[in-house]
Order: sequence, then C-alpha cells, then structure tokens
Amino acid sequence: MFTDGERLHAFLYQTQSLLSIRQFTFDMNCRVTQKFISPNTAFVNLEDYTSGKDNVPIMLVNEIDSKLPKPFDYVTERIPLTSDIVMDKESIKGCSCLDGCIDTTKCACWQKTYDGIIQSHYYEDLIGSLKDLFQQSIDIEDDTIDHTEEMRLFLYDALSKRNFGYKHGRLLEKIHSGIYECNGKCKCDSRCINRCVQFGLNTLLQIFNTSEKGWGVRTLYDLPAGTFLSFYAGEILNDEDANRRGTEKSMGDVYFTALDFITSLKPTFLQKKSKTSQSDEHMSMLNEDHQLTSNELYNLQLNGNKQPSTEEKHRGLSNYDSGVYVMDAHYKGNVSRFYNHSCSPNVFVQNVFVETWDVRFPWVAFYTTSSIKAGTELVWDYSYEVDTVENRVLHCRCGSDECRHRLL
Ligand SMILES: C[S@@+](CC[C@H](N)C(=O)[O-])C[C@H]1O[C@@H](n2cnc3c(N)ncnc32)[C@H](O)[C@@H]1O
Repeated sequence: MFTDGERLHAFLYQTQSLLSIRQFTFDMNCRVTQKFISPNTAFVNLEDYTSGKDNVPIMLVNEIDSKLPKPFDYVTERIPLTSDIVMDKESIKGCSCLDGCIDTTKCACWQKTYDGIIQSHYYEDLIGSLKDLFQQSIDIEDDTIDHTEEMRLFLYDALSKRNFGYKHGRLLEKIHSGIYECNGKCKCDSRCINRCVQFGLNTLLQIFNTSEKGWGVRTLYDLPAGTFLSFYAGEILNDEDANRRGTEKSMGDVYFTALDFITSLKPTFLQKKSKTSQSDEHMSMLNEDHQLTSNELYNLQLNGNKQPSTEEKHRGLSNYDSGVYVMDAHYKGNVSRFYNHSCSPNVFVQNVFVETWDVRFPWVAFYTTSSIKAGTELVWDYSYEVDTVENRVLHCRCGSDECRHRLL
C-alpha cells in the first residue's frame, strides 16, 4: 500500500514496472472503477469512433437523433499542409539523467522549462522575489565573486520546490512559458517523470451530441486534477492557407487553433507599440489559449512583419520567421476538435515541446483544471474576442453562472 506518489514512483521505477504513475491517483474522491452510464437511450452507439487509430477506443453516442458527425480523417499526428512548413528538429538537446529525471534541477529538459519561467514576463514578480531572497543569502560585501551560476541553481531549486511541471504524472498548474518534455535525444527512458503528452491519449472519453453546441466530449471515468487528456492533432497551416480556408464558406475556422506561443512570449514587443495602433489591437487578441478566427489571422498577417525586440533576440525567437501557424482539424483531426467552449472551463491548455524546441510549433495539450466526475463534459475557454469578426455573432451556450453570453 502506497500513501504517497514519491514512494510509488520509486517502486515502479526500481521494479521496471510496465505500469505508469499516470495510472494511479491519491485523490480519494476519484472512483476509478465506476464507469459513467448514461440513463438516456442512444440512437447511435459506436464502441470506437477512431476505428483503432488512437491509443484507446473513443466511444460515440447520439441520444438526440441518429446523425453522426460530418466525416473527417481521424489522425493522431500534426501534419504540415505544405512543404514550406519545416520544424527545426536539429537544435533540440537531450538530458543525461539516469534517475528518471527525479532531480529536476539537474535535468537539462526541466532546466529548459525553468529557464522559460525565469525569463517570462508572467513570472516577473515571483522570479523578482526569489532573486531578492538569493541576494539576501549571499555576501554582498564581496563584489568580486560572480554569483550568476549560483543564482541560477538557487532559482531551479526554488522552482522545483514549487512543483512547476509534472508531479506524479499530473500537471497541477499551467506553465505559461511552456513545458519542455524529455525527448529522443535524452538518456532517460519512458519511465522518466518529464514525459506525458508524447504518450498520447490514455483516458476513456466519449463523444456525444450536446444538442445546443453540436458534438462535445465527456469523460467516462472520474479524473483527478491535472490529468492529461489529449493534444490537438490535425493539419498545420501557414497564414496564407489559414486565411484561404478560414474565409471559405464550406470550411471556415471552426476547427482552427492558433500556434501563437511566440506572441505570448513577446511582451516587450507588445508593450512598445502605441496603445492605439491597429497592429497592437490585433496582436493583443492573440493570447496563448486562443482559437484563431480568420479575420484575426488576416490582420495579423498584414501587421506581422516587425523587427525583433531585445527580448526576442535574447530568447532566440528571432531565429525563426515571424509567421503564425494554425492547427486546423477540419479535414484531419482527433478527439480534441470536439471540445466545446465554456466560460467556466474544467480543462486548460498547455503548450508543450516534444520532438522540437522550435517555438513556432508547440503541441497544444489539454489537461483537467480540477477533479472531474464521470459523465461531465470536458470544456475549455476559447478566449475569443467578441466583435472581432465582422458580421459574426456566436452566442455562448455553456450554461455557466459566469457565462459571458457571447463567444464572438
Ligand atoms: C471546435 S468546435 C467544437 C465541436 C463542435 N461542437 C462540433 O460539433 O464539431 C467549435 C464549435 O462548437 C460550437 N460551440 C462550442 N462551444 C460552444 C458554446 N459554449 N456555445 C455555443 N456553441 C459552441 C460552435 O459552433 C463552435 O464554432
């Protein structure tokens, strides 16, 4: 009997168990064996909508009528639409850990995640106060000593104690500056604690007809907080193709998700622009949890060619073109294309880097914000900006008490 995650992980690691810590929970409210059974009659009931293409079967039920979703190719990858979309997979580095990356302060991949936090404007206050603490702990009288490396290690240690990143296979807090998982160049193996999204789907989900919002996704079992659900699979489009598809009536931007991690890393760049400038407005619409609308994309394209700021150069962001890429799951996609919006979401989005550290191409991964009961719909906040798309109004039907009433 294990009462804490550390001991359980050590046991699984040492015994080279095929079980993963992600298959366990210490959340006593989670009834792990009790499957959700809908009381309604189903007109359609498919055991595996993916036809074996995903890691685990995904059921589909329709309790409203006998329709199915419009056909599309079920894929479990991210597929560049055109040959000009090339990810930089060369500059990725691996760690040399042999302990399953338990000591996160020594793992090069965790350090990459920590470095992102240290440099990100989101964590300015936290990092500032940690740096103050460090200053207080050293001998400031002797200014001949360079404390840079010592401070770096101090910050890594402090961040690891605050549980940034995966904890026993769960992600309890979003990391705005991205997560860098261990990868194919690392010495660690699949038992490493810094690998999650790369294993793909492993929870049992069900696609169902919500009636007011079209198809949606619910969980068939209770899920603890921070559980990884799935990542957004589909086609990667450049801005030109996204514009074309987004404005075509037969396609539209319904299944678009912006890969706008770069824009979320550019605070200096945004702040430097005049508040009233048109480009500023368009850039500020793009936060990292944002499903891109075609108009926004068009405007971004018009205003997107800027000189890199000092911060961009510092973080190596200027190594890449300034294009914003979009994931489109209209023709090719996975279960993630069916997650609906809610103004009180129970799912959050995390940018994760797996086989590439190219900041233009993070994996858009979905995790639970809190523990969720079997049968509950899984919903995230699309963060659309109302009135940004001409002649388009989309009323929100999330039903939450905090509903903002309009999606667009
Ligand atoms: C990414 S798709 C989600 C899956 C979609 N329901 C389906 O049937 O394929 C986004 C679309 O779902 C609908 N939708 C999602 N959340 C909604 C909400 N809270 N209120 C109204 N419609 C919603 C809207 O039509 C939106 O354009």
